[in-house]
Amino acid sequence: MSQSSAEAPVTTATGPLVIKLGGEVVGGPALAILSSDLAALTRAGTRAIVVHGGGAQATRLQERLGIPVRQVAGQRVTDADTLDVMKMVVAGKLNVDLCAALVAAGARPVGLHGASGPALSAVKRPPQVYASAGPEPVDLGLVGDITGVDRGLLELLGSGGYLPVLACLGAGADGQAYNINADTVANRVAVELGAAGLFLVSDVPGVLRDVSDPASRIPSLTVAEGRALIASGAVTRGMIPKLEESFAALAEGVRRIHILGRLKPGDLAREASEPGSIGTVLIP
Ligand SMILES: Nc1ncnc2c1ncn2[C@@H]1O[C@H](COP(=O)(O)OP(=O)(O)O)[C@@H](O)[C@H]1O
Ligand SMILES: CC(=O)N[C@@H](CCC(=O)OP(=O)(O)O)C(=O)O
Repeated sequence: MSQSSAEAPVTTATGPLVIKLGGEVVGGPALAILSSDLAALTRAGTRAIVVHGGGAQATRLQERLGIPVRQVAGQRVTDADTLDVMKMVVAGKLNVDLCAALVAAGARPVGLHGASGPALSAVKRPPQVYASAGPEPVDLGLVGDITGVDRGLLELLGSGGYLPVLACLGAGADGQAYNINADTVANRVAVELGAAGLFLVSDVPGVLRDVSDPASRIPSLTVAEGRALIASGAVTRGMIPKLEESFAALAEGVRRIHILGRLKPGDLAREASEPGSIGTVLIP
């Protein structure tokens, strides 16, 4: 039987693909499409690891429960009640919904959070100064910094034909769980596993010259060009930390990073084989 292009392996001897799905993607209409694409990639022998967030859904549940939402430099200030929301929404509902969609598409997902293994070891982030939040150090509460990734666990699952699906919570040696930005998790996992590629799937088609115009996607972006877009104000909000963390991961050896979204069937494989054809590929 011949293989369609969506079924051709896109990695060989190198590390896996790391695919990060934002919360709006996991909870949105494109989930079935993405799940089919991911299942096709893994069936064809491409090793992959899925990392996901759920920020938008967590914010909505906090609002319903009357828990104040506060963000500093794109990071959620996380008290004990907020952390419970993250556990319920990200490691709970969204991880299960994502794994179920992947099962329906024919993949073999294994849902994980940072305390599985532990896949993601973390420590509490100490108070620090954030440029956008004044001169005083800010304590983000139960937000973690990653101190380790259980590469062996992720590779073991991959070698058995399973698809690890990792929710963005970390585990402290003291038994405390921590909230970690999902882009940070995906970049760290990509660095630690020597990923062949990192795909950050969001609710925009890529990095846009004009955020109000989806047709203004930039197919390829150097680090210098990205920094200029941030400085000019063309790139704002969540795209700033996404780019900055990705530039750091490129410097640490991740071979290719793609920012993409609003995907149609086959787009993931197309972007993997023709970088910049669907999203924005970042160039060191
Ligand atoms: N120039 C830009 N191009 C694309 N997106 C941008 C740009 N500037 C700001 N953004 C914003 O960045 C958002 C994506 O970042 P984020 O919300 O953190 O995504 P995710 O939750 O998927 O990680 C977009 O929804 C968009 O509003
Ligand atoms: C510390 C911190 O801010 N963590 C993020 C984790 C979720 C996330 O990153 O979700 P998306 O990928 O959908 O944005 C948050 O609480 O929103």
